[in-house]
Amino acid sequence: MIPPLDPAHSPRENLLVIAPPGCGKTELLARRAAHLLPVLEPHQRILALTFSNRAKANLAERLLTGLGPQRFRRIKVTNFHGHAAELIRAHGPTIGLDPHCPLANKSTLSQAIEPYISGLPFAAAAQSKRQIELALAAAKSQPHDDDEVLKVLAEIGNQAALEIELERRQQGVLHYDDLLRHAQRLLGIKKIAYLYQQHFSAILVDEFQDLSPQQLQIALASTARHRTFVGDPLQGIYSWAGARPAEVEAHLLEICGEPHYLNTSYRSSPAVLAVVNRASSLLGGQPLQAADPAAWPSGGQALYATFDTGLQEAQWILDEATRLLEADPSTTIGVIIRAAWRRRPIDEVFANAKIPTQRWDLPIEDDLIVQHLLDAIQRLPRQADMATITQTVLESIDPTDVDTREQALHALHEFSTLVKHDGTPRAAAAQLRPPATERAISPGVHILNAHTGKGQQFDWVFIPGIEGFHIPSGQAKTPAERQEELRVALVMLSRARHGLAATRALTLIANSGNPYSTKPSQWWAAITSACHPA
Ligand SMILES: Nc1ncnc2c1ncn2[C@@H]1O[C@H](COP(=O)(O)OP(=O)(O)OP(=O)(O)O)[C@@H](O)[C@H]1O
Repeated sequence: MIPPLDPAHSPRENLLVIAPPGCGKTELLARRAAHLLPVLEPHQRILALTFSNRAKANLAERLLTGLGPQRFRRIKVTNFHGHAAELIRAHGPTIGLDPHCPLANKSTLSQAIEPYISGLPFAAAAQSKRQIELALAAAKSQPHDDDEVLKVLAEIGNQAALEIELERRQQGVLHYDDLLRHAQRLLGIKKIAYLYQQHFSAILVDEFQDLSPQQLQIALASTARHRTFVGDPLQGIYSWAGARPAEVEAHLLEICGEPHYLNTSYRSSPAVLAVVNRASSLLGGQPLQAADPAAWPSGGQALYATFDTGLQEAQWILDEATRLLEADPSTTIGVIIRAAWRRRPIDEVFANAKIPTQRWDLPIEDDLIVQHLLDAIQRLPRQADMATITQTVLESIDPTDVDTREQALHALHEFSTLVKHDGTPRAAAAQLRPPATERAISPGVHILNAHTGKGQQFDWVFIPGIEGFHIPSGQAKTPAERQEELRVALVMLSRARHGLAATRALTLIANSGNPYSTKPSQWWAAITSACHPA
């Protein structure tokens, strides 16, 4: 029998691959790169674009493993905002931008909005913030210059957004959304686009379903040939951030023609896939088969459990994680929680855990950032103060890598608190969890949310809080928003390799300190119907 052609070796110049979770999309990008490199001129490189730093690290690790260090050097792995920032640094003056103007990070806009919402009740503040963000995002989602942005904002009629934009201009800084807008403007200039297209003669884009039309335009303009897009519309969870999966897919179909579909999971055990298939069937997805079902001891595990309180649920997760790590210290365990407010019992119980635990929301626990920090402390004299350490850390980070710089600033802030407590930077540094050097996911427990878990995988996944108001989020009001919440649940469930545990608590503690009863998630029955009781 002739084996089916690996889409990575497809002779097509533009390739679209659609596949459910764990079917090897990211892995395919590494094989595609290996296939394309010999076709390119020796001076040409491949641009690999992702969304977040985590996704960037994940893809870079796969590419490095698949290609080896020498070939990997010919791939530029970056995220959209990093790519945009680099364009501005290199070509900003062409459109009147100071290439050295301060580049914003995600929180710059939040800080600018703060005075407009402070003092408002929580719900009104959240709504008002969202409206300001939406107005600015709408005005900046096109390659408008600054005057055109103001015109659009005036039409939208959000006074706060207008004032924030005027203030931004006066300060001469760029907000996060400005990076993409200006990158799009710069790539609209034929000479600049040509330079990029000569340098990057192939592009790899992971998770195309999360692209905004603007990001798609940036990707397309950066490379004229050999474009590979992989993704899964059932895992689209960024429409709140501007992703337009249907529009982007339609455009990609025009460029790439008929997509390749993958449908065998290389990630998950049959037991995990049974749960993933239940969730995906609610979204109209096709069932997945495990590539090698016999390779999983007992076929994997899928468990569910209900607890009286959130603390009991968290304690059970800690006990199970401890047991798993005692049995095999190389086990990776993800505890994935949909919303930050629901994480409280987990944080409380894991604060004193004796097993390796990493919280993904804390930059001070991020391996890359900790490495920058430790390197700086190592290099500097013992008596170096925080200002010098901060400067050294920031100097060690690519100035266009806005996401890493933002994380570093947060981490340095946390680190300065540790220094106050421990006396000296060296004493504080000794308290930090040593960074893992080789694997993007180190053994032990990782506490994260659904969106940061995108594209990642763990031997075991625990999903606490499968309750109404949490999964789906209480903020999801429209049918489309609730549908996106189901896709979020699918992403969470499908991070598991061998085992999955779905849990809920019957009571939780409100901010006031009083207990209240919860209801099961509307998807609890479907999820647990494919699980065994723990
Ligand atoms: N052809 C293959 N043979 C063996 N293992 C594979 C193959 N393709 C992928 N894998 C492995 O399967 C796992 C899942 O692959 P990958 O992360 O690429 O899937 P994905 O489609 O990107 O998943 P998701 O959409 O959930 O992020 C990884 O451990 C990867 O190494």
